[in-house]
Amino acid sequence: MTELDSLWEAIQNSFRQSKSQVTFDTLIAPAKPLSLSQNQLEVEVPTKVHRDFWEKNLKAELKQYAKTVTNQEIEPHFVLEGEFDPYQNDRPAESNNFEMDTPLNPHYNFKTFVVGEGNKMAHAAAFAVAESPGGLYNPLFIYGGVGLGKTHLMEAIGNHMLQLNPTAKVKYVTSEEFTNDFIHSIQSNSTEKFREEYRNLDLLLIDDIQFLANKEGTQLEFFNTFNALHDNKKQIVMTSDRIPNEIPELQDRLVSRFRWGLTVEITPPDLETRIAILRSKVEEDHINIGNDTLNYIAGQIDTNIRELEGALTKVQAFSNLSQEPITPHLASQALRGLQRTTKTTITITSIQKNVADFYNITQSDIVGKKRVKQIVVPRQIAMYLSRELTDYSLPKIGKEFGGKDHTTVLHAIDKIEEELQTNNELQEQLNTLKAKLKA
Ligand SMILES: Nc1ncnc2c1ncn2[C@@H]1O[C@H](COP(=O)(O)OP(=O)(O)OP(=O)(O)O)[C@@H](O)[C@H]1O
Repeated sequence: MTELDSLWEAIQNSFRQSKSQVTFDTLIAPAKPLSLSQNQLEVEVPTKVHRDFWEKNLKAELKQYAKTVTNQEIEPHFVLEGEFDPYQNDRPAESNNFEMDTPLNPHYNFKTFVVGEGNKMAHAAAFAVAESPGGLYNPLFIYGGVGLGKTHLMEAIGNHMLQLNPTAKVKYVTSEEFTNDFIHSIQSNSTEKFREEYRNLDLLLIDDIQFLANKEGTQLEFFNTFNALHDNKKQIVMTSDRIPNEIPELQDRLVSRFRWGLTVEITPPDLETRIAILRSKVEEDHINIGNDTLNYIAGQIDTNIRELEGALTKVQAFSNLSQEPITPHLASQALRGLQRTTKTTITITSIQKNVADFYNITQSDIVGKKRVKQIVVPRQIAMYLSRELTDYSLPKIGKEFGGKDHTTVLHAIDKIEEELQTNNELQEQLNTLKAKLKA
C-alpha cells in the first residue's frame, strides 16, 4: 500500500465514523485520491455536486484528519473526473526542463539510516564514496529488492557531500528523468546545454538504472556522460533492482563500465534490523510505542522497508482514529488482512530437497558437479526456483549450490525460462513444486 493509499484509508475511516452511512456512500466514497506531493493532495470527484460538497462541507475535516495521520498541513484540491493533469506541478517555467533538479530529500542521510547485516557493506561503501568522491569506488553500483533503502543511501551520499562542500554540483535523477531530459533536449535543440549540465557535475546520482533497458539512444548518451565524468574523476552512483549483467538489453560496454568500480547488494533486513528501523522512526517522530508492538509489526513485514514504515503509519492512524493506545492487539487489528510474505520462509535448502525428491535424485546430486542430464536439469530448476522464491542474490545462490559462480546460476535461469516457453510438462512440474514449497 502506498503512502497515499494508507492516508486515504485513514481519512475515509474517520469520515465513516463522523458521517451518516448515506452521506458516506453517496458523497464521500466516490472520491478517489490521485496524488500527494509537497503536501498537496489531489482528489478526484465524479461531479460538480461532489466537488462543491467537498469544498464547503468536508474540506476542513479532511485537513484535520490528514494532519492527525501525517503531522503535516495537507492542502486538498478537488478535481472533476478526467480533468486531472498529473504534470501541472512539475511543468517547468521555461522549456529546458533538465535544469529543474529533483531536490535531495534531507531525511535521506547517513544518520537516519539504520545499519544491519543486509546493508552494512552498501552503507560502508556509500559512506566511503561520500567522504572521498571520485576516488575509491567509481562508479558505485547499489542493487537490491524494492524498498530496501537504495535511494536513501544514494541520496545520503549527495547530502553528505553537500555538507562537506556546499558548492559541489550534485544531481539526482531517475534513469527515466535522464531519458526525458535527453529527449526534451533533442526536441528543443538544446543537447549542448544538456551535455554541459550533466558533464560538469561533481556527483551524478542515477536511480533505477534498469529502466535504461531497451533505450538505445539514451544508453549512448549515458555512455558518453559516464565517460566524461569518470575521466574527470567525478563520482557516479547508480542503483538498480539487479546486477548490471542481469539488466536486459543493456549494452555490454555499459555493463563493463559499471563493473569498473564497486557493486554492492542490499538484502532484506533481518528481524533485529527491522525492529531497529521502526524504533528509530518512532523516536524521530516522538511516538510512544512499546517494544512488544514494534516486535509485532516487524514480524509482519519482512521484505520491504517502505511497507514496514507504511504498517507503522497504519497502526498510528488506527490508534488516533479509535482513540485507543497502541498495543500489539491494536496493531494486529490495524494490520488485519496483511498477507505475510512467503518469500523468506522458503529456503534454498528446502528447494533443493523438494526438487531432489521430485526428480528422484539426492540433494548432494543437486549441489554436486555431475553433468548428466538427469541431474543437470533438476539442478537448473532448483536454481531457477531459488531465484524466484527467495530474495537471495545470484552469488549467494551459487554459493549454496556447491560454490558455483553467479554466471552459472544466471545461465540456469535463462535455460529454464527458455524451456518454459514451449514445454508445458515442465511448466506443470514447476507449478507442483511451487505449490509444495509454499504449502
Ligand atoms: N536501513 C534503513 N534505515 C532507515 N530507513 C530505511 C532503511 N532502509 C530503507 N529505509 C526507508 O525505507 C523507505 C524505502 O527506501 P528507499 O526508497 O531508499 O528504497 P529503494 O530500495 O530505493 O526502493 P525502490 O526499489 O522502490 O526504488 C524509505 O523511507 C527509507 O528511508
